[in-house]
Amino acid sequence: MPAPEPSPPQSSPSAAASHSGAYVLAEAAARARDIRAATGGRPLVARVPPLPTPPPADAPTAEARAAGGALDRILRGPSGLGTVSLRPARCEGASAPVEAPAAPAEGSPVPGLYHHPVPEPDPVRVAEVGRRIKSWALDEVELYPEDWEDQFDGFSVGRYMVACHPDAPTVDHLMLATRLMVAENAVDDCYCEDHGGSPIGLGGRLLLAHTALDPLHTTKEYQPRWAESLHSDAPRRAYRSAMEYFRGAASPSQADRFRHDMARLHLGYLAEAAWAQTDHVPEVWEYLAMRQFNNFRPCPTITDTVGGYELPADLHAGPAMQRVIALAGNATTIVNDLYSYTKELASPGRHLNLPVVIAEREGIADRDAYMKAIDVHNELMHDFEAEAAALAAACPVPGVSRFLRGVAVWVDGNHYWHRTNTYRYGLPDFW
Ligand SMILES: CC(C)=CCC/C(C)=C(\C)COP(=O)(O)OP(=O)(O)O
Ligand SMILES: [Mg+2]
Repeated sequence: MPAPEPSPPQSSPSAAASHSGAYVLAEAAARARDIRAATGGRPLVARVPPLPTPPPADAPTAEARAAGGALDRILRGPSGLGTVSLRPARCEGASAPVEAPAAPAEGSPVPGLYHHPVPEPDPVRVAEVGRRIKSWALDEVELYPEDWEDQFDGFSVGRYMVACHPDAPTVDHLMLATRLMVAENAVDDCYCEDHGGSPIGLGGRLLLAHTALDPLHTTKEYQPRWAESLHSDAPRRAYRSAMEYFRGAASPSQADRFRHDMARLHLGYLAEAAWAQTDHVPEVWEYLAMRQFNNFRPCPTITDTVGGYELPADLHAGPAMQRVIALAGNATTIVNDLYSYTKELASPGRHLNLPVVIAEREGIADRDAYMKAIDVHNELMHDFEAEAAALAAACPVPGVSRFLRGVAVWVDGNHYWHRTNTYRYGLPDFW
C-alpha cells in the first residue's frame, strides 16, 4: 500500500489557515504595519555598503523604462477572467505599458510563449561589463583555456546581466552578478555537463566547491589545505573570487540568502545527476521539482544587492514572497528548457528537459510535448505576476515593490537573453 502523503503540521486553526492565500496576504499586510510602526515610518530600504567605483556617465533612460514597465505589470496585476479582485486598487487606470523599442534583428521568441520584450540593453554598459568580465576570467581566476574563448564570448554574459539588472547603479554593481553568473556556469559546465562534467563523483566535487561560498571552519592543522583547495580548479577559483566580491557589497543576510539558494542549486544538480546515472526519467512533477532546485533562482534573488539596496530578511523569507520567487525562478528555468531543447537533443546521451520528460512520461509526440511545456511555462508566468501583484498590494513598502520589480525585470531580461543568444540556442522546427 502506498504511504499516505505527508500533510503539513496543523497544530492550530491558524496554522491550518496559513495555507490559504488570503491568510498569507493578510499576514504580509499586518507584518508591513508592524514594521512601519517599528521603524517610525522610515523607508524599509536598508543600505548595503556603497561600492567604490563612481557611476558611469551612461544615462539609464532605457533602464528606467524597463523597470517602469515591469513595475506597471506587477502593480497592474493579472488581467485574465476572474482576476479583478487581485488587482491593487491604487493601480486602477495605470498608464499603458511602456513600449519597447524595435526588437533586435537576432532570434525569434518561441511562438506562443508568454513574455515581455525589454528595451535593448545599454551597449556602453554591455561593452564595459564584457571587457571587465574577460579580464577577471583570464587574469584573476584563470577560468578557461584559450580554445574556449569563442564559447565564452558567445555566452554574451554582459548583454545578459545588463538586460537583467537595468536598475544597477554602477557597472561595479553589475559585475557582482556577472562574476557569479560566469562562476555558476563554470561549475555546471566543468562538473556536471559538457566540459569534463559527469554525474560520477559529482557530490564530492560540488560539496567542496560549495565551501568556496560557505567556508570551512576547522582546526589550524587542516584549514590551510582547505584554503589551498579553493585555488585548485577553475570552478572553485571562480566561486571563491565571485563570492568574495559579492560579500564585500552584500549584507550578511543577503550573503546567506545567496548561499541558501546555491545549496538548493547544488541539490538540484545532484538529483539530475542521480537520474542520469541510472537513466531514469522522472514523472513530470518530479522533474519540475528537480528543476525548481536546478534553477536560475540564485540570480534574481540578488537583485537588491545588485541594485544597491536590501530587502530585509524577514520580508524575503515570508511565504508569499517565497512563492513569488519560486514561480519566477521556475518560469525562467522552463524558458531555458524551451530555448535549449535542440542543443540538448544534439548532446550525447539523454538530456532531461521539460518537453523531453513530458513526451516520454505522457506518451505524446515531441511537438505536442513541446507545446505542453509552453503552456506550463505560461501558467507559471501568469501565476508569478498575479501573486507578485497581490503581494505588492498587501505589503506596500518600498523595499518589497522594488524587489518584486527587480525579479520581474530579471525574468524579462532572461527571456531576452535566451531569445537573442543564437550562438547557443536555436528553436525546433515545429511551426
Ligand atoms: C546561472 C545559474 C544559477 C545556473 C544554474 C543552473 C543552470 C545552468 C540553468 C538553470 C540553465 O540550465 P541548463 O543547464 O540546461 O543550461 P543550458 O541549457 O546548457 O544553457
Ligand atoms: Mg537547458
